[in-house]
Amino acid sequence: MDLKVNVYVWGDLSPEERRKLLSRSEEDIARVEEAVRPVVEAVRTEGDAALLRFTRQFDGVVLSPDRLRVTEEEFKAAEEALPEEIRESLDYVIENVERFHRTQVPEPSPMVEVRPGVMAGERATPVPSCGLYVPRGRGSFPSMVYMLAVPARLAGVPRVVMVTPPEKDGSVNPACLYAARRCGVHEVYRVGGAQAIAALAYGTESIAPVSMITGPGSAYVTAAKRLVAHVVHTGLPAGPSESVILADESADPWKVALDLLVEAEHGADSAALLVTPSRELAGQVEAHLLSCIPRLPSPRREFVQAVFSGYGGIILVDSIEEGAEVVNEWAPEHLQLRTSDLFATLKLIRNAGEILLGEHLPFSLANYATGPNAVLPTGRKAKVFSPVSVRDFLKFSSVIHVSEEGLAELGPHVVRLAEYEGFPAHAAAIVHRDTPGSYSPRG
Ligand SMILES: NC(=O)c1ccc[n+]([C@@H]2O[C@H](COP(=O)([O-])OP(=O)(O)OC[C@H]3O[C@@H](n4cnc5c(N)ncnc54)[C@H](O)[C@@H]3O)[C@@H](O)[C@H]2O)c1
Ligand SMILES: N[C@H](CO)Cc1c[nH]c[nH+]1
Ligand SMILES: [Zn+2]
Repeated sequence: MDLKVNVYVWGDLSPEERRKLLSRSEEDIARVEEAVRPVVEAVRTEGDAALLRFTRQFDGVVLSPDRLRVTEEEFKAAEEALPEEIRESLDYVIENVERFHRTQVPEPSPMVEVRPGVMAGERATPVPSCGLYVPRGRGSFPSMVYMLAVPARLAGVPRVVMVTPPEKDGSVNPACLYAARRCGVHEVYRVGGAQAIAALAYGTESIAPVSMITGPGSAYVTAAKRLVAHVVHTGLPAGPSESVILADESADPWKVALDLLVEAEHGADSAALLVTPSRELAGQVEAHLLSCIPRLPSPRREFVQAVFSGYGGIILVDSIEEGAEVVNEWAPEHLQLRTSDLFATLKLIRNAGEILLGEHLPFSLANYATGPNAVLPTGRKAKVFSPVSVRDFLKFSSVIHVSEEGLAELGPHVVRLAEYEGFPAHAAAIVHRDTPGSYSPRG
């Protein structure tokens, strides 16, 4: 594979070249959709038998139905096996994530008087159940366990289920089990990929279906979530990781290069871009990248190499303002600003999952430890979706009380509008309210 860093001049790109740059791994996801459709369908119709068959096929692990769910003994063994320092660091970062997410728990909404006698408010209640997808393929992700479980628990979801692919020996990653238990998740199944998403959506003999699924994953997982979205709420699209750094000549090229490598190492389908008006910075960052990439161990080296000659690279723009417009169109999952006036640049940004300010904040810090959620929308969906939060696990019911006075106040307007819309029964429910037996709706 070529060791190269793509360099584009935004102003010189054709509409087709821009479209390709903007779409990044979307095309991979669309392609695998057809491959995972039969997997989803088989789990829907055959249940556990298909789930076990695909776990053998894609994860190379042979399981029996009674081995799907993680047992109490396994939780205990995982905790004992996990090095003390890892437990300590997990406890520390989980507390940060709890501190931040606690601020998202909504206060009870007060009833407001909309008109005399008409009181209205909102009541938040948790979703009945949720399935958390924790990836395990090109890395293990205990960090994703707490990023998903902390907000689910703070929202008060009664049934929280976690699914994650098994290790080659059939066990579940011990740090994931430790984090799950630490965050109050006890129902864990060792299944992953499209088959796990289908099991959560349709249910199998061993796994009861859930009302919503959330969590990041590979193209297979993202495609499967699309296929079951008519059955179960699938939350934000959190596919292959992607990052952009918007920088001017004040940025330190070494730190920019280090930070570009962060999200690029997730996989060949990731994207990492520097957007800058500075030719000098671009050249220096390119040189640092070319010297660092060969020094990464395999398979990260191959992933990063594929990213910088694939969906990633450097985009040269005329100004920070033009760069901000490119960022807003690209709508990155992770964005870093590295300009001389961070807060002025911040004002230009509208679409990004997270916006990291300044040179002391590599993407990795926010991936694990700053408090805000690291499960973020990808594939340009930061235009319309937000990071995972407590709000994802809640829904709001309107609560309304109307007195006799309120009915008299609103009634005439509603009768007029209902008759205008052609709904006589709607109008009659008001007009004939106090005259039992009389019913002569006007058509
Ligand atoms: N957007 C976010 O917030 C966010 C957060 C963390 C991670 N991520 C991304 O999540 C992804 C995690 O991917 P991963 O691969 O490590 O784990 P994964 O669990 O998503 O995928 C691995 C599973 O895919 C299935 N699979 C593998 N090959 C298959 C095939 N040929 N056909 C059908 N199914 C197959 C297997 O069942 C396997 O268990 C990465 O792309 C990472 O960048 C995103
Ligand atoms: N970068 C990922 C979100 O795109 C989060 C993560 C966890 N561990 C490493 N990275
Ligand atoms: Zn990451």
